[in-house]
Amino acid sequence: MYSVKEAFYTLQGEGGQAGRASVFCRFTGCNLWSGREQDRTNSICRFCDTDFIGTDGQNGGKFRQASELATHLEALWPAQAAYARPYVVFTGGEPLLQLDAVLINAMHARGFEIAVETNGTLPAPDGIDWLCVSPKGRADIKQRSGNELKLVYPQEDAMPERFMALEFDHFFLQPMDLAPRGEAGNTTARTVAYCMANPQWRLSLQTHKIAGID
Ligand SMILES: C[S@@+](CC[C@H](N)C(=O)[O-])C[C@H]1O[C@@H](n2cnc3c(N)ncnc32)[C@H](O)[C@@H]1O
Ligand SMILES: Nc1nc2[nH]cc(C(=O)O)c2c(=O)[nH]1
Ligand code: SF4
Ligand SMILES: [Mg+2]
Repeated sequence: MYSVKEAFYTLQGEGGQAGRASVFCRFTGCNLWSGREQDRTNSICRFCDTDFIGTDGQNGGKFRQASELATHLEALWPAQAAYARPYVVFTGGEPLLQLDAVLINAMHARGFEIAVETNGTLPAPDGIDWLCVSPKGRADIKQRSGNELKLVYPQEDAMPERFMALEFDHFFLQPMDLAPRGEAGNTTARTVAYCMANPQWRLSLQTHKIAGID
C-alpha cells in the first residue's frame, strides 16, 4: 500500500534539474517531523515548507499496487510530449519510507526517468536515475552518495563543512525559506555570500516559488 498526499505536473524548481517538466509524487509522512505545527519546534527537521499529512491533496490517495500508482502518475504526463523523456520526482514527506523496487520498475517500464528528493536518513533502493539528498539538522546520513547534495542553509546543526567529503556530483546550498515558521530574515544573502566564499557550493533557488507555479 502506498499513501500519496498529492501528485501533479509542474517544473522541477530546485537543484541541478531545475526547469525540467516533471510529474511530482508527494508521499504521505516523514520520519523527521510529524507534520503537525505543535510538534515543529521539538522535531529534528523544523523548517519544512510542506504539508504531507493525509491523502487529501490533488490526485492524492491510497494505492494497493505499484502498477496502480504508476498508471495514475503516467496519466499526469502530457500526451503530446513526444520529444522529452518522461520524468517523475518522488518526494514527500520522506519518499524512502515507501518507494520500493516494484514501483521503480513499474515507472521504468512506463518509460520514466526517476528522481528522488530525500533527507538521507534511509538508504536509497537501486535504480534511481537522479538522487538528491538534503541533510537535516543532527540526523545521521545513511545515504552518503548520489547525484546532488542540496543543503538548506543555514542550519545550526548541519553546516556545509560537514558534507564536503560525501560522494556527490553536485553540491548545492538552498536558502532556507523562513515563511513556514512565520519568520523573516535574509537567508538568500547569507547563502550567496557562502557560495562566493566557498566556490565548491552552488546556489539553488526555489524557482517554483519565484515563478508562482506551486
Ligand atoms: C519537503 S522536502 C521532501 C523530501 C525529503 N523529506 C527531504 O527533506 O529532502 C523537499 C525539499 O524541500 C526542501 N525544503 C523543505 N523546507 C524548506 C524550506 N523551508 N526552505 C528551503 N528548502 C526547503 C528540503 O530540504 C528538500 O530538499
Ligand atoms: N516545483 C517544485 N519543485 C520542487 N522540487 C522539490 C520539491 C519538493 O517539495 O520536494 C518541489 C516542489 O514542491 N515543487
Ligand atoms: S525531512 Fe523533508 S519532508 Fe520531512 S520535515 Fe524535513 S523537509 Fe519536510
Ligand atoms: Mg516543495
